[in-house]
Amino acid sequence: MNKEKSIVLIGFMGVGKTTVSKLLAEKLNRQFIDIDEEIEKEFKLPIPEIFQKFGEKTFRKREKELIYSMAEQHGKIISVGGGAFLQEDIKNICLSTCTVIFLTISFENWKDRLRLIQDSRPVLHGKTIKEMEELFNQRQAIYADHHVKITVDHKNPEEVVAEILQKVD
Ligand SMILES: Nc1ncnc2c1ncn2[C@@H]1O[C@H](COP(=O)(O)OP(=O)(O)OP(=O)(O)O)[C@@H](O)[C@H]1O
Ligand SMILES: O=C(O)C1=C[C@@H](O)[C@@H](O)[C@H](O)C1
Ligand SMILES: [Mg+2]
Repeated sequence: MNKEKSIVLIGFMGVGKTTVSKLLAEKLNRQFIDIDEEIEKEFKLPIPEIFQKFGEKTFRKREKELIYSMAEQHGKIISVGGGAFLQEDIKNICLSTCTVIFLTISFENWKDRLRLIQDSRPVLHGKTIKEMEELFNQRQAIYADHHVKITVDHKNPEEVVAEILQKVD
C-alpha cells in the first residue's frame, strides 16, 4: 500500500462511500475525511438546507475548494460527494494525486438503500424512481475514470474494505 497517496472513494449516492471510508481509515490507521460532512460542519446546516439557502452552486464551489486542499495532503482516506466528479477539475486533481476507488452497485440493489438516504440528498427530492434510475445511469459516465473498481452488491462493508485492501497496492 502506497503510504503517501491519499485514497478517494467515488460513486453514486448511497453506494457506501462514507461507511466504507470510515472502516478503511480505521483499518489503515489513517485520517478519514468526508467532504459532505466537512461542508455541513462549516455551514452548520444539513446539505438540503445548504442547497435551499445558498444554492447548489455555492455547495459545488466549496466542494471543489475542499477537495483541492485535501487531495494535496498525503495519506488520507477521502469520501467525496456523489456529484463531485461532475466537475472535471475535481476529477483531474483526484486522478493525478490520489488513488481513486469507484464503488458501484446495481440499480436494483441501490433501490433498497433509497429509504436510508432520500431525506438527506436534495438531488433526489421530488424525483420518481424512473427519474432516479435515469440520474443513476447518467452519473455512471462521471465515474468511468478511476484506478480501482469495486462492485458492492451483496457485500457488507467489511467485505468491501477487504477487497479494497486486496486491490490497492
Ligand atoms: N455494503 C453495505 N451493505 C449494506 N448497507 C450499506 C453498505 N454500505 C453502506 N450501507 C448503508 O447504506 C446507507 C448509505 O451509505 P453511505 O452513507 O455510506 O453512502 P454514501 O455513498 O456515502 O452516500 P452519499 O453519497 O449520499 O453520501 C447507510 O445507511 C449505510 O449504513
Ligand atoms: O450526487 C450528488 O449530486 C450529491 C451527492 C451527495 O453526496 C452530496 O454531495 C449532495 O447531496 C450532492
Ligand atoms: Mg457519504
